[in-house]
Amino acid sequence: MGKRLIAPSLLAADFGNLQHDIEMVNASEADWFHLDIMDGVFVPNISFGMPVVKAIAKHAKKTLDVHLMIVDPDRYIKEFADLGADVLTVHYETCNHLNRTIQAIKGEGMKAGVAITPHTSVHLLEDSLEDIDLVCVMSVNPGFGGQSFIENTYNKVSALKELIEKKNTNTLIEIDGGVNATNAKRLVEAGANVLVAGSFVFKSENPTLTISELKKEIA
Ligand SMILES: O=C(CO)[C@@H](O)[C@H](O)COP(=O)(O)O
Repeated sequence: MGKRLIAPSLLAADFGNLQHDIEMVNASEADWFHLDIMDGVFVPNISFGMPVVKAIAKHAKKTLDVHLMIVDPDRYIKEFADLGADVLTVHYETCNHLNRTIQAIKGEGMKAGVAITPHTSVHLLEDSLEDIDLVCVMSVNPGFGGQSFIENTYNKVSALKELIEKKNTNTLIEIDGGVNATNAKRLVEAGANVLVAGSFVFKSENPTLTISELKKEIA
């Protein structure tokens, strides 16, 4: 069995009381922090930028998994490394020269992630898989938290898992969007390693308990 991790997405946290939510994740069974950077161009929403990432990094005691939903991400690779990102994920759809971008991320000492939107085929990543540390399979159209999980994601995860096995790489599969206790188990059974959960965690009555429940589902 491969790694099975939970990464709460701070997009759904209380930004008026962010430190409280960061401390909650620190003390919980969660494995990573997931940070969504949206530019209002690649996706129809703007989330938060460098000053907020810096503030989060100051308090977060777990892996910082930064997901760039921005055009021309190469411009900011060094800046995110300096801010403390451990995993930096760019979108396949925003990179003219994906291999160069992956090398630049690794050159800054981070793990390189590549995200694909629901429409993008996992097979488009086949020739770069050995260089990719993590593939983020978006299970909603990127831009907003709280959307419904797209069922075709299970097929994409199985197909990606097959490719990873064929290529014999250590690439992790991350699922992002609409993750909850109903789909978590089936996702890891299909081959997912990292489950990002925003609304399901932060909008619940007891986020710490919800994280524990998700961990149990994927154990
Ligand atoms: O990147 C995104 C949305 O574009 C996600 O990371 C969301 O933050 C996940 O939120 P939920 O769907 O779990 O509410």
